[in-house]
Amino acid sequence: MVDAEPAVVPAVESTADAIATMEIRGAATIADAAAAALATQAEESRVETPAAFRRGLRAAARTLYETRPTAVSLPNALRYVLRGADGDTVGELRASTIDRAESFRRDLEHARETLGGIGANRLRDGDVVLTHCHSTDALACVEAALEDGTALEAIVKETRPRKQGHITAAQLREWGVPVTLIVDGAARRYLDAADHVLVGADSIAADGSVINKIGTSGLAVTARERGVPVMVAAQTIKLHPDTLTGHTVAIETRDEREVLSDEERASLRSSDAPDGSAGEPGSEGGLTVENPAFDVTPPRYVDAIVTERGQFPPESIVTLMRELFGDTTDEPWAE
Ligand SMILES: O=C(COP(=O)(O)O)[C@H](O)[C@H](O)COP(=O)(O)O
Repeated sequence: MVDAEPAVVPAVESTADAIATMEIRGAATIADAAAAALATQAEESRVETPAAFRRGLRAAARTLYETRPTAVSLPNALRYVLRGADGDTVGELRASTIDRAESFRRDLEHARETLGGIGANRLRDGDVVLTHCHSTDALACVEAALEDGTALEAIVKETRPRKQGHITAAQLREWGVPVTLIVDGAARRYLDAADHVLVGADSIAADGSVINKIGTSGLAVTARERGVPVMVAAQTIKLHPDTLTGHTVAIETRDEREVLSDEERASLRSSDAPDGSAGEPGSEGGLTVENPAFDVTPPRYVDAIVTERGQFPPESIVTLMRELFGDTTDEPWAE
């Protein structure tokens, strides 16, 4: 008997929605949620044949894969879990998939802690870190330093348009770190007061380029000009294996309403219209809004990439990438 096209279970659809709408966000958190969703797919799938089970798992992975394009931790997580789905019966496949997802999630947690300890070694008592966006890997370094008794202060960029800097500020304050919150445009002025720029990454390319929240590259260039070292905290699931063979990393473009709300746009229309009337949608002459969510920082502006395997100058990250991922980057979720 051939099963009908296997359904993606509702929990996978809702995780995918939550990632796409950024209720679940940040590269490591996205990877963790995707692995958990695949485990749920395995648990709740009611198909009766191994082939249908595998098709369902691939469909679930595709649904998750299509949510956001830039954080490579997502495909890396999906690939890792799918490769571990093993067995000749639905029961065996179910158990191995769940095991694999759980071990991925445990490793992720463990890697963050290890990375934090390594990153903490770069931070000295009384140092001021300047942050951009919200990164659990970057914060792990601060947390580990605080646990060692290192006193730190932070200058936190709010990070337009979605202001994830506020999440960073809240976390740091909860840990008792004094925080100065600044608008993005104030970064250069405050770099003189900073000892480190500390950011995370969504992807690291084979040449050591760092892909992270839009604004990271400008910050890194300015930090170099001011002589402030740039430290990137990124677990190895942020290494982008496709870049070993020359692929570039897709930069997500988000809804322009994150930059200019419908209300703001409507007010532009009415003020543009000669008779003061509301004007037609799309009639805001000469205005284009663009909203790229990430940018690429060239390796020459990065001082260290801190991973759970140690800290590396960006140019040498390719060796680690080869060791961990090899040259093969299949897409096991493809039909
Ligand atoms: O750019 C962002 C988040 O962007 P968004 O809010 O658009 O997802 C973070 O710096 C990285 O994802 C690393 O985060 P982590 O260290 O937690 O993986």
